[in-house]
Amino acid sequence: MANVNPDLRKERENGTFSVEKLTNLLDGGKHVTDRRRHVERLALNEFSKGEDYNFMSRKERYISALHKTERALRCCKEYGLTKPDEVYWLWQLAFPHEASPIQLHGDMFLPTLTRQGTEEQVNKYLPLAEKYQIIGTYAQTEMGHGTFIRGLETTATYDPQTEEFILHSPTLTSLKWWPGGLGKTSNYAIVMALLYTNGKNYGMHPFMVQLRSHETHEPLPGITIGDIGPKFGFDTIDNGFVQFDHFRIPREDMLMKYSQVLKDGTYVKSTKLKKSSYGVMVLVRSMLIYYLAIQGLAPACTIAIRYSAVRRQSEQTKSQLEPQILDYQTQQYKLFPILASAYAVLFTGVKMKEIYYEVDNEIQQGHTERLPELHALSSGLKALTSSMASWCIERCRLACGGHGYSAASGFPKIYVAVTAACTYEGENTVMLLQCARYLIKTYQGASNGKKLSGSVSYLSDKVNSRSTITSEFSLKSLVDAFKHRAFRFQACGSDPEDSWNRNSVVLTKAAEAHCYYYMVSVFESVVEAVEDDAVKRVVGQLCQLFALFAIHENAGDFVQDGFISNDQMELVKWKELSLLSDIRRNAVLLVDAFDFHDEFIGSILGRFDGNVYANLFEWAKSSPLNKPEVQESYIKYLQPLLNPNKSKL
Ligand SMILES: CCCCCCCCCC/C=C\C/C=C/C(=O)SCCNC(=O)CCNC(=O)[C@H](O)C(C)(C)COP(=O)(O)OP(=O)(O)OC[C@H]1O[C@@H](n2cnc3c(N)ncnc32)[C@H](O)[C@@H]1OP(=O)(O)O
Ligand SMILES: Cc1cc2nc3c(=O)[nH]c(=O)nc-3n(C[C@H](O)[C@H](O)[C@H](O)COP(=O)(O)OP(=O)(O)OC[C@H]3O[C@@H](n4cnc5c(N)ncnc54)[C@H](O)[C@@H]3O)c2cc1C
Repeated sequence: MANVNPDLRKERENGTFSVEKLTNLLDGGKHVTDRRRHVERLALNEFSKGEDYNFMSRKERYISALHKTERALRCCKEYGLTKPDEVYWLWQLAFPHEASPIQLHGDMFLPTLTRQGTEEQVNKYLPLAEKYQIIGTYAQTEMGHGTFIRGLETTATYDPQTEEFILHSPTLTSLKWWPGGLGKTSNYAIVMALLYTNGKNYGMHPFMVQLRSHETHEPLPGITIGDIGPKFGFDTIDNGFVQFDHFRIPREDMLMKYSQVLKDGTYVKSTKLKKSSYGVMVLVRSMLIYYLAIQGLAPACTIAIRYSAVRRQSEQTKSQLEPQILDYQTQQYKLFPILASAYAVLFTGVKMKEIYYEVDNEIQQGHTERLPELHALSSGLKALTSSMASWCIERCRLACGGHGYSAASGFPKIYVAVTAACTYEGENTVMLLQCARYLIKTYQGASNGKKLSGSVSYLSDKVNSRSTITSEFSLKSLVDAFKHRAFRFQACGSDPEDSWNRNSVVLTKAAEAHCYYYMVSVFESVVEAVEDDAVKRVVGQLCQLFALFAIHENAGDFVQDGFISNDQMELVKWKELSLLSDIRRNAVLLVDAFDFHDEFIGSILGRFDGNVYANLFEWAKSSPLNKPEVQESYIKYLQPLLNPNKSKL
């Protein structure tokens, strides 16, 4: 590539492995890389030019996103992109670190319809939804309740006289609040409401509800609807509110795959599937982990590491060139564990998607045995990885000094989009407690001799009482360390005598320990399967660093029961720091392997060519505040101060 910053060029000439081979590994094979690049070329043709998001108002961002939505849908149709991955590849270049106003239509509305609707209901609504004559959202959260689903207040009361459900918002706190696309975009929603029939409350059930006229898009009578206003981020999505005033829908519009209300109002539960109406949340949590890597951790460390290779600052040796800040050990300690985390979360996300589809297929066949474990694992990993991603993006920003604080860095947009995942789809603390609840039950089962499988099989294993960590730092010995910690937490966190709340801080730690063990195990198995020696070595170093950084940061957990001795902990710290200099040589190549387009990263600091300063200056000059040279506000507000005599003339 012409005119690449010389420092970056040198980094790329000095690596020890094939970037292309690692990209293929991250994609899941060369054929996937080739296909992805093909789709991305199509997307760049359509979306690479456009107004700078940073210089738009919120309303402009929403309108621009609607326009891009229409173009993206047209592109997918024109190019015959139907596979979820292909649609995603185009979508992420159309909406770099943004979301389309119709994001919930595909992410939650359609999956809920197809998984909770009867065949008739799917046949009626799916064709319309696939043609976008229906654009739907998923309306569960209310102003007064998001976490505690059983505390939601919206009611759906069956009227056998008219064979209708009456949807009603009985209180101010019962207004549906937050659903994405609800404010101005969606004309339908799947509404989660308390089902009342024959005077009895049967709890939360899903209802297909038309919100707006097909002809005019006006809200239907009995519906008050709108946008909830500016947020921390997600400017392009009109998260909205809706208030129902005795709004009637036909009986046939309760999604009745798992439970039915007959014409006479009789309630029928036709499934042993526990929490069947909670299913779509497991889907999104399971899918989210991969996206946190690809949309958050990986772009953030790409920006910070490329910038750290071109940024020269301060003086290490008299009369020498200012060093690349990537040569400071402190900068490496900030960034390389994050690089390792990006790989760890990506590999875990790929694994989580595989498990989800396996279990989902089993459930479709009526086998629900693995659902509790899937719910627990997806809840715990969603919490751990979204918290990790949030923390890491902020640390990457801080590592880039003043320019890291500029919108030109790309960090603000990435951060506000990713950090929302700590809250949506289940607030993280609550998700960790859900995971812990399952771990306690399975640990108690294991203590009574039950043989466990899957991600909790270790709870019925015998664990080493002393670490086998040596100066070799084998991946197996590191996995064993996390297995021991997780086991110990389950054992001590499960005292049935203690009250849940008094134990809940420890329980969240137990859930995190379980998820960390799972992530290190997945990382190790990926490394073991790598065939190319050079790639295996460098990815193995990242796995070691991911594990050692976590051991060092949580040293107390590992030395408290003597599992890791003080001498071994000294070895851990030594190896962690020596890995930093081992990884230094390949750092830029390891982020190049993510194969991001500059248009996706959206960062002047993280450009592939490393030409930061010239592009930063051009970007700043393009800011609307710089036109005209003297703003009208000068005359009104500054001149009276600066030139009081002149302003009186
Ligand atoms: C598809 C592509 C995705 C791409 C993703 C990228 C981008 C995404 C962009 C989207 C942006 C925003 C969308 C956001 C949407 C939302 O936020 S939707 C609303 C989400 N809300 C929640 O998650 C609420 C969290 N709260 C809960 O889930 C429940 O209240 C909670 C589980 C905490 C408790 O429920 P209760 O009914 O009170 O349960 P309880 O009585 O305590 O019993 C627990 C019992 O039930 C089992 N359980 C709980 N949940 C589930 C589940 N989902 N599936 C299966 N089983 C579940 C649990 O294991 C317990 O079982 P036990 O045997 O009794 O122990
Ligand atoms: C960007 C964004 C998009 C969203 N999109 C949608 C959507 O499309 N559809 C939808 O239905 N919802 C959506 N939501 C809402 C989201 O699902 C809820 O905000 C989320 O479930 C958290 O619930 P809450 O807001 O009631 O928080 P709360 O539960 O009130 O959390 C507040 C605090 O209370 C603590 N807490 C609550 N319960 C417990 C407990 N049992 N034990 C310990 N601590 C507890 C939490 O840990 C947290 O610290 C969205 C939210 C955001 C931010």
